[in-house]
Amino acid sequence: MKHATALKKVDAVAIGGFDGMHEGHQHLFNALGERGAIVVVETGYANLTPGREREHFTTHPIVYLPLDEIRMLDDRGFVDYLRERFPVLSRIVVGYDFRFGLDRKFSHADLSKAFGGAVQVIDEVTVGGESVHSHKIRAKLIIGDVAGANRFLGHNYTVRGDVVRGQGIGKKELVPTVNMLTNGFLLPKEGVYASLARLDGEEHYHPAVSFVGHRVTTDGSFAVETHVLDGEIVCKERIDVSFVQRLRGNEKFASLDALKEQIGRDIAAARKAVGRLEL
Ligand SMILES: Cc1cc2nc3c(=O)[nH]c(=O)nc-3n(C[C@H](O)[C@H](O)[C@H](O)COP(=O)(O)O)c2cc1C
Ligand SMILES: Nc1ncnc2c1ncn2[C@@H]1O[C@H](COP(=O)(O)OP(=O)(O)OP(=O)(O)O)[C@@H](O)[C@H]1O
Repeated sequence: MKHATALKKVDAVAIGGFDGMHEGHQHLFNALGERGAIVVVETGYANLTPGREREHFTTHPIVYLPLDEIRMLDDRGFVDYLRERFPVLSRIVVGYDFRFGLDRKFSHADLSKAFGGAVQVIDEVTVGGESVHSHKIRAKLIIGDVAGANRFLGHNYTVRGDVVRGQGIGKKELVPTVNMLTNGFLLPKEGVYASLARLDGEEHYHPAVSFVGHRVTTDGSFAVETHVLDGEIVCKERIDVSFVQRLRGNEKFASLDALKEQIGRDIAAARKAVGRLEL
């Protein structure tokens, strides 16, 4: 949120790290109301929705507070800090396990006492009987379980980045791919995924297949590459890739021909998985 004047009208805030903007987080946002804002405590560790990426998953304004500014505050100090920034604040929304202050000493009960106004505590949100949390989503991505991560997120896990040049082999000998740099995002485990790709800020997503990993068959370097399934495309600057389903692991092939045959099978599998999906 850019304008101090807009902050003056905020009457409710949801507070947390909010990396991922997952199903649990969305329950907090749903309780905010029209003049509600999201307060992100920035630890510097967010890698599901790093920095302003969170803004893609809410219509509420977001205010970022560096952890260092608030980590030493006690319950009263924290409430004063909030009141200073949000002069008409009447409601604070937090989750069942919210903690704050040095060594995470204070709970929502302490916040409630110190604030005096309404502190709305959202019950634990679960998916398939499991509590939803950012660290669990990271754990799923690390083992390649993008479908599980997506169920917790409530949306497809999406990384965004700048287009970079590849080796130039793909177009000539395999299939054309868009290579990208994914600064700040956690990448799912090395392998091949059915995906959806948005090119240069287009409105719609294309069905696609993406490779994440070291190109052990060619130059060994690390790459995130996407082949779009629905015909020839142009993508010059930016690409958004949403991971939908893991197809297989990274493999070393004896020849480019063998890799090309496998890529043909990957394309068929991806077509089945995302041929008719929307983000
Ligand atoms: C669907 C797909 C699957 C791929 N699978 C592998 C793989 O299993 N092992 C590997 O070394 N490279 C794999 N690659 C990466 C290719 O090696 C890469 O596209 C090739 O080196 C060309 O790179 P370039 O686009 O930089 O020219 C895959 C690429 C695609 C599009
Ligand atoms: N599953 C959930 N159900 C209800 N509230 C939740 C849930 N997950 C997080 N929250 C609440 O959302 C806010 C942001 O929490 P936080 O950023 O710590 O999310 P998290 O997913 O628990 O992250 P981490 O896994 O890193 O602990 C907090 O107020 C927290 O209590």
